[in-house]
Formats: sequence, structure tokens, C-alpha cells
Amino acid sequence: MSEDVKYGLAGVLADDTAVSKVMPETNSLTYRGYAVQDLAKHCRFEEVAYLIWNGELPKADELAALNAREKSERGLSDDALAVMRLLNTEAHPMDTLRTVVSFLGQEDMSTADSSPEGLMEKAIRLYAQIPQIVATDYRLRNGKEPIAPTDDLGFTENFFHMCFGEVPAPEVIKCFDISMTLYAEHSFNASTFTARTIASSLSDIYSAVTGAIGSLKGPLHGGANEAVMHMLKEVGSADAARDWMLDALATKKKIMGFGHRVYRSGDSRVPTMTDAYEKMVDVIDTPEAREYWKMSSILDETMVSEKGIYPNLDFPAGPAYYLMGFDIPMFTPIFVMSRITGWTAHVMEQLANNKLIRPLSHYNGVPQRDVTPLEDR
Ligand SMILES: CC(=O)SCCNC(=O)CCNC(=O)[C@H](O)C(C)(C)COP(=O)(O)OP(=O)(O)OC[C@H]1O[C@@H](n2cnc3c(N)ncnc32)[C@H](O)[C@@H]1OP(=O)(O)O
Ligand SMILES: O=C([O-])CC(=O)C(=O)O
Repeated sequence: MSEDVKYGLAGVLADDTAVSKVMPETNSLTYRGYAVQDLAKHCRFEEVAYLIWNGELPKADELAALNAREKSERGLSDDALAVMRLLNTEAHPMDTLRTVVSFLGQEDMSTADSSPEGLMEKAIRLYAQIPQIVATDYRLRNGKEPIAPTDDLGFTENFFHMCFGEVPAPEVIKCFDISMTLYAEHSFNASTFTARTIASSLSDIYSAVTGAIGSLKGPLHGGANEAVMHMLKEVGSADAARDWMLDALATKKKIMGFGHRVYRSGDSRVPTMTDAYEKMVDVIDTPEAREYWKMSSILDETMVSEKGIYPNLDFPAGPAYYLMGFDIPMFTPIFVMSRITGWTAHVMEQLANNKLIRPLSHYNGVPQRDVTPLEDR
């Protein structure tokens, strides 16, 4: 260990950004100057996507133009669908998504076009097509035929339609839409920084997004929303929750969905997501939904009172997705459907003022030595 090294780049200011601001001192977060809570309350995810890319909220005609473009980009090619049918249905959906996004880059004859217009076109294509990849994979893994997207529905409604062939209650749509808004962007998190690092060598945007998907998959980052649900299933009941947590802490287990590199006293997005999750539980109103809600509340209270470590966004998002009917391995791919907006905005920002990302390392290996020829070793 060296005092000069910032392990994990913790606390390092690596570049400027105007996309979002994470403020741990006030547990707050803004996208382009707007508080996420306000955005979640007043805007559909499509408006937030426009904001993240363009820096301003859209006027009605601008939103209509984005939505029309997104709809025109829906529909994977026959080749992409054929590739999906070849893939291993036992694989994790993040592996499938990473592979198919990489294929989209291979299929696009203008992959290397990094003009501002070219980047925006590809960002909108990915935003339009990733939901179909996620939904198609869900259906193929479950032995069902894929459902094609429809232009009659908005972003969120179309996703539910492609997964389940139906659109749920407005409260469920609202909860999902809020999760999309909250997941969309979070400054230099690991996956976004990965995307920027790849872009900084003047590689292409598909490569940057493919790498970012690989980074998000890890359970210390986006993969935690799945891990949270596995944990809730292991806990089993609200009655068992407090003892489960005390035992996990006593045995020094890492509790998924808690803690954050930047926020130390609470994730800015959690109250909004928890509120949306609670409202959805009230609407679903099944014993299972109420049990998960109680269990989550007890785990949260116990972790905060025992360790002073607060839940992050993955903690309420995991069970909310589960109660919406999604299977657990889809949770992190759903995160990608949202974070694609932040990743691509950061690729655009990186390339607008590019400097190759190349930090230094502190060498702690063996000192320099002479090579002994093979016959003498
Ligand atoms: C959308 C997102 O990506 S949000 C993050 C999602 N990830 C998770 O939920 C995974 C669980 N959480 C964690 O692993 C961590 O909190 C991280 C990786 C998110 C942040 O890690 P760091 O900034 O490196 O925090 P660090 O590991 O230094 O934690 C400080 C102390 O709190 C403890 N701690 C932090 N999070 C947790 C946790 N979830 N469970 C138990 N202890 C924890 C650490 O063990 C450490 O204790 P120590 O000082 O006794 O060693
Ligand atoms: O900011 C981070 O390190 C992780 C996170 O919460 C996110 O990417 O949403």
C-alpha cells in the first residue's frame, strides 16, 4: 500500500461533467440541474432521456420528435433475432445483452461515425432496441416466442407488452417509469467511467456500451438489484428478517443493496423509489407483496440502526421489479435500459473534449533483475 495511491480512485476528480451532480453532503442528485425527485414526480422517462442527452427538458414538439425517432428505431433486425436464437438460454441475461449489443455494433455499417449526429443516432437506436433484447431474452429463456414491439405504446408500456403481452395497472407503469428515471445517470460510477475510458481511446460507442454492460453486471454495482432479491428470498419472512440481519452482520457478510462509494448517509434516490414501491404494493395488495414490503422495511431499519449503513437504489428496486412479474436475472438488464441514456451522454461529453484516460500505477512487484537464459534456469 502506498500513501500516494488513491485505491479504487476513491475521492479522485477525474474530469469535468455537466450531465449530473451527486451531492453526498445533502444526499441529493441533479440531472442537468434538475433534482431527480422533481423529475420522477413530473416527467416520464422519455423526457428525462431527452434532458440527459440535450441538457434541457423537451418542449412538446421536441418530445414528440424523440418518441417518433425511438419508435422508428424499434425492431431488431432479422439477423440480430437469429443471433439471439443461437445463444445459450442458460446464460445470464447480462451476458446475452452484452453479446447482442456488441452484435449491433458489428451490424451497423457506420459504427465508427463519432460525429455528434452519429453518436446521437446510435444512442437513440440503443435506447430503442435494448428493451427488445431484454424482453426477447426473457421470453426465449422461458420457452416462449418473442413478442414484437408495437408503435402504439410508449417506452415503458411497450416493454411490458414485449415481456408479458399485456400492459399492467397505471401504478405499476408509474413505479417502473420512476425506476427508469432514478437509474438513468449517476456521474462517474464504475460502468460510466468504463464507457468513458473506452471512448477516450477513440473507439466506438457500441464498444463503450458493451464494456459498460460488463461493468454494471458486477454485484458491487448494478448486479446488486438481483442480489437483493436473492437475499430477500433467503430471509423468507418478515418475522425472520431482524435475526437474519443480525446474524449476517455478526458473521461479517456483505449485505447487498446497502452502502455506497459516494453517499455515506443515504442514497438520494432511495426515498423516491421506496415510496413508489410502497404505492405499488398497495395496488397489488397480495400477501406476498405485503410480506416483501415488511421484510424490506425491517432489514433497512436493522442495518441502519446496527451499522449506520444505508440502502442504495438497488434495495427498493429489486423487490419492486420482482413484484412487477420480472424474473430476477432481468433486473440488471432493466437497469441497462435506463443507464444507456447516461452512458451515451457521457460518451458524447468525453468525445467533445477528449483526453485519453490513462492513470499511473504504483509498482509493488519484484525489483528489476537480469534474465537467466532458459538452459540455466
Ligand atoms: C447502483 C449501484 O451501483 S449502488 C451500489 C450497489 N452495490 C451493493 O449494494 C453491494 C454492497 N455494497 C458494497 O459492497 C459497498 O458498500 C460498495 C462497494 C457499494 C461501496 O464500497 P466502498 O466505498 O469501497 O465502501 P467500503 O467497502 O470501504 O465500506 C466501508 C465499511 O463499510 C462496510 N460496508 C460497506 N457496505 C457494506 C455492506 N453492504 N454490507 C456490510 N458492510 C458494508 C465495509 O465492510 C467497510 O467496513 P470496514 O471499514 O470494517 O472494512
Ligand atoms: O455511483 C455509483 O458508484 C453507483 C451508483 O449508485 C450508480 O451507478 O447508480
